[in-house]
Amino acid sequence: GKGHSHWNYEDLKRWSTDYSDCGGTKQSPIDVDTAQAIFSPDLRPIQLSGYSLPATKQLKLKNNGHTVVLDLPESLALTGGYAQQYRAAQLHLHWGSPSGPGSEHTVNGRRFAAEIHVVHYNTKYDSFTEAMVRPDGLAVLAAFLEVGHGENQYYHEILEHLLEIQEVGQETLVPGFNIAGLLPANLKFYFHYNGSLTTPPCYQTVKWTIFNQTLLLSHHQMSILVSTLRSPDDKLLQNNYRPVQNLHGRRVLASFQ
Ligand SMILES: NS(=O)(=O)c1c(F)c(F)c(SCCc2ccc(C(=O)O)cc2)c(F)c1NC1CCCCCCC1
Ligand SMILES: [Zn+2]
Repeated sequence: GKGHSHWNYEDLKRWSTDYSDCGGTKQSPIDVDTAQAIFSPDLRPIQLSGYSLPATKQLKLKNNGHTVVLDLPESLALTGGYAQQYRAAQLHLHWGSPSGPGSEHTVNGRRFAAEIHVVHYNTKYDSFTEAMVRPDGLAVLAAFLEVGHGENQYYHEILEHLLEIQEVGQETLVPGFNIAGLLPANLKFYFHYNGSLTTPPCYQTVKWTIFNQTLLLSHHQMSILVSTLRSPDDKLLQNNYRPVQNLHGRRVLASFQ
């Protein structure tokens, strides 16, 4: 959107001068110290509804200069796992470069190759823009991507279009597919904490869910992800992750032991 786009990942100190929430005490991402996570048996399995889209449904895929964003129809809903209902807005990715990983969250200090974020907003608010500024307004599902042996057919649906949107601002249409395939099969085991958008304006309005099971992409797929899109300074768009932020006493919950 307007105004969001003049920041970059090089000069992070500027974020909190330009956007006050970026200097807050409930910022994301964080390092998940699994030994400190609190087992909470009341954390129910996450349930997705309406995530399987027909190929006739065209979805907009855009290079916004900071990541690749797939706009999602509001028909995708998050039901289990959260006390209220959330609807999907968009999904995007964070990645590194050929020389290093680029997930935003880390687990016991380990950074994964990449990370997907599926952004939802609370349906009790009339719009995403209104929900974005409310403490219970946003829910983001996060999962880590690693390099494995086989080709991932679901990520192929997005990665095969990156060449069409190499330049900042370019967008293309992607036929619908089962968006749930971009997330782990096991939605029971996850970490949960209250945090923020990891980009300006850094609003502290996100209930984060980080799945324990990771996704596997082929080596070739990961190299497409980290070496295709260009950034506003026309260099390759790489390492689009924010450093981990201080917990400031926040507790991370775990749905499993
Ligand atoms: N991890 S995250 O969820 O905080 C996140 C990032 F880390 C992100 F880096 C991004 S992309 C940067 C923000 C942005 C810039 C331009 C445009 C546009 O031209 O359409 C749109 C957005 C990005 F879009 C998001 N998610 C957005 C947060 C930005 C404002 C609200 C839009 C939905 C969620
Ligand atoms: Zn993100």
